[in-house]
Amino acid sequence: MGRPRTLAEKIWEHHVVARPADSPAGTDDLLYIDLHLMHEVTSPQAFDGLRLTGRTVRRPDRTLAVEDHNVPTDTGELQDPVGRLQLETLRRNCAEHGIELYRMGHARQGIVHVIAPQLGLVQPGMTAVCGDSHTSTLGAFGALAFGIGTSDVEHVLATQTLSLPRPRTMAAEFTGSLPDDVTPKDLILALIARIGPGGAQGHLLEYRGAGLRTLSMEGRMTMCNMSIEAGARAGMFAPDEVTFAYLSGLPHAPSGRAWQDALAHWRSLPTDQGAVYDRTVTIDVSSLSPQVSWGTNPGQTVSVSGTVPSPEEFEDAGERAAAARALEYMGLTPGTALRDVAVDAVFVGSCTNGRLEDLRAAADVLHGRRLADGTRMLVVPGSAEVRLRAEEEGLDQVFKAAGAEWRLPGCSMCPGLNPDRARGQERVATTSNRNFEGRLGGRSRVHLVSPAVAAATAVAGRLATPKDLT
Ligand SMILES: CC(C)[C@H](C(=O)O)[C@@H](O)C(=O)O
Ligand code: SF4
Repeated sequence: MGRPRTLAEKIWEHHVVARPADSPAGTDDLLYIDLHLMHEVTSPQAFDGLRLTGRTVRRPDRTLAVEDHNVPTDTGELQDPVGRLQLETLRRNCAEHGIELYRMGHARQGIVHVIAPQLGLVQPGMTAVCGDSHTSTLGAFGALAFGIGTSDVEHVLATQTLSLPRPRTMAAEFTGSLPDDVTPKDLILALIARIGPGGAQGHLLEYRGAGLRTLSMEGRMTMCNMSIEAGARAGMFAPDEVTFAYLSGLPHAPSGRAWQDALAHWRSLPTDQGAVYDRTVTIDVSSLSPQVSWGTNPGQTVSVSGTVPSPEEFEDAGERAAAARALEYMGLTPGTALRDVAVDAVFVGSCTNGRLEDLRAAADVLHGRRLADGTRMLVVPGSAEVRLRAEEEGLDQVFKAAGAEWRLPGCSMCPGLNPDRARGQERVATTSNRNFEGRLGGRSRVHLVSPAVAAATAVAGRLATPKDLT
């Protein structure tokens, strides 16, 4: 028996191809990458780089591309010439290099971080990368998954490896028992509110503890998704029976004898007893309640039942200044009850909360109710498969009956890169993950919430939890 190791350390060490003696800080390892995912926004220059140096794609069979950020979610044509060019370029590059591409309209199309898990492509113990920061979502499977820049995309395309500094590890230990109205989105928002948007900087963050025992794979993905919003390099959950049950029978999951072999390996991955993390933060979930961001970073978050804070409440001068600026941008006054804040638009979707479980949570609240007058709502499934399953369950009917728009899969009203944008200074309650100035276009004001809070807010016309609805 060697020294006790964390989940992250085990995966890392399994993938070291070389320890280059000449790395800048002497701390880089060359890692083998099991899975490389791509989308239209961050791949064009990487292919250009390959072309310039006369190289080809090393493992097209371990590479998969999908159209997600720029796609229109209504049946209209994409008018934006930059967005269109990126899609056309991805199509050309994939055809040239023999890479599978799921185009809009394909049964497997959807947001990259939503489709990869559904296909069983991401498995415990793997390394997975994509030129997209929310690749951290895939850590829910006990994989080491992170976003990379465009030059790294080129490196992975050419070599199927990546040179990375050995990271530090961090544990977020959730204790206590989860109140029934607290969702995974509330958990991750509460964690970021506690440690700050840079609180896990440079670390591989493992979510653990009895407080997370009831989480499904979808819930774990929601939490891992926002690891990057806490500054972490990646987020992860140890694989367990919930993981194995989810993977079993998926198109790319192993089967037969290979499944048994895989299980034996996967069961060896969880962090050993006595393993030491570089940092640990503990959070008691028993006292948590539904959360909402009031500012322009995800750490500026409070309980929906709370009030807008005053900058004076922050000890740190930097945080004080950031709060003052955020309040001005958000058009909020300290002391206002969040429940009194009226919203113009609601978005349910994105790689944070665009999975079936999220749509069910929103539909549960909307069932038999109508949107408040003057509030618009977009419900956008994270993938074509989610859309199909939601329709089989009749969720689309619930959304439409309530007055919401039911759309085609894509990133939609999350990045401001397609026609689904906020209008002017619209105040939007969204289930996505980023709330910085202008994220949804214009001077829109964004409040990050769970699907249940988003739906309740659409009905109330102001920030609300399902329990606030009569
Ligand atoms: C376009 C892409 C590079 C970006 C990311 O990396 O996260 C996007 O997905 C986002 O959420 O802002
Ligand atoms: S849904 Fe939003 S956060 Fe997720 S990949 Fe698309 S743009 Fe990025």
